[in-house]
Amino acid sequence: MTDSPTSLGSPDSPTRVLVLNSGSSSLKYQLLDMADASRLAVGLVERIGEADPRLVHTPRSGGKRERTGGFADHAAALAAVSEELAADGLGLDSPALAAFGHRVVHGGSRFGEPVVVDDGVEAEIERLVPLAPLHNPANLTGIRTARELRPDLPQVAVFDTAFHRTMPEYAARYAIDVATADEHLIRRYGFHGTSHAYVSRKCAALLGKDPADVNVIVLHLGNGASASAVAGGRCVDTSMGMTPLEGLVMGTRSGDIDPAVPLHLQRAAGMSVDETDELLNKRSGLTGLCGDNDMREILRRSDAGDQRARLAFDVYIHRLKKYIGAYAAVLGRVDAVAFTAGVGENAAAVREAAVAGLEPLGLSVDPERNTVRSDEPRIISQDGARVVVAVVPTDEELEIAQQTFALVGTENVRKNEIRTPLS
Ligand SMILES: Nc1ncnc2c1ncn2[C@@H]1O[C@H](COP(=O)(O)OP(=O)(O)O)[C@@H](O)[C@H]1O
Ligand SMILES: CC(=O)OP(=O)(O)O
Ligand SMILES: [Mg+2]
Repeated sequence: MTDSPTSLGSPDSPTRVLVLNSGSSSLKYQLLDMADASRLAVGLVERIGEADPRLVHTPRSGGKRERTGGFADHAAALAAVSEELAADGLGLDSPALAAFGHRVVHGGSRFGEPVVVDDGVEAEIERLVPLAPLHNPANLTGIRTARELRPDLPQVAVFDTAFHRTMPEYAARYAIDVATADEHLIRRYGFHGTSHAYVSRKCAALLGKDPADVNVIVLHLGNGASASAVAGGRCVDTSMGMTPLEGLVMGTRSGDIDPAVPLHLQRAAGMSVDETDELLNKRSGLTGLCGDNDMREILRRSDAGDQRARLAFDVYIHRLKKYIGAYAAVLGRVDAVAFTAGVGENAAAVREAAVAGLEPLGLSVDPERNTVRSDEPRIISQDGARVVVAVVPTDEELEIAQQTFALVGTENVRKNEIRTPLS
């Protein structure tokens, strides 16, 4: 995947892609023109189906608009998005629209590349719902709603799991009975793959090198968080597993714990399966440790001497360090460590603490460079450092749009060469 579309078709062929990232109660969207990879509009509908839903829409021309109420479900939310786009002259009925690109969190073992959704693909995404109960149902709703809205257009699914399919078997396997694992699809799939792919490639560019020649540790630290070890452009290990619960400490998710903990809670504390699930996904991580999931708030409280917030920060950093060390061992040679997503891009204190004491591994940050604020990829280690430490802003929507457009590029559609592995 390159950063510019490979085929633009003729000047009047459709070049726009609407990217939908549907969460359980939210819908993030971006309309991009792939002729020059520019963003025509971005927006977010949040608290869908709840008491006080809200849509925030920002067209390229500026002038943020807000709407509240009336979004009972994702279909209603997408209808409102369609109205907002139409008000900017960017309606979904436009012939300039080439495709929808959907973020789909779980693609299981089957999808190593983006695919055009047909009934078979839809059924497979549905089959994987038990492995991503918070994400796949919302992704499916987005796909179905968009299919109804524009049945003539290709709906492309871009999977979070796809980039991680190159993990060697010994990194993807859990050490449990093989027959049981295989029967129940239990293995490590990994998530945030579009971000890890985009950031590792951008990081290589920042170093002035070909991705094939670079070993990078990518730290995607958002509300959900994951680390990956990328060797020569291919993922060789990642911290999330069968579900997005494994690995780093997250906003509300525990990350790694002794697998006996949920068993103990069910046996000794009488918690149900659903209660345990809710504890580990929603009442754990930073929220579980100190009551806040927002790193800004944790840093503020911690600076003010709040011991619970300080402990939450320390647990978060300790886990992060362990993964940096583990992936240095997995990769052997590390050329760069790249911080990305909300926390990774904005929290200098997290970056500083995460590499503190790792000088023997060749890692350190320059205090001044680390505190520079910018939207551009940037190096924050000193010149000549053995390992480059960088901040590389992620752009999952752009990556999804590029993969979507590369797949349905007008010429491909015309020649009917769209890849659908199930058909
Ligand atoms: N200036 C900042 N300092 C520290 N953390 C920040 C800052 N800005 C955003 N964040 C963190 O980024 C998180 C959201 O990251 P993001 O990548 O947008 O997550 P997601 O896509 O999972 O919702 C917030 O929870 C917040 O803690
Ligand atoms: C897979 C995952 O954890 O996604 P998010 O960070 O968007 O919740
Ligand atoms: Mg995110």
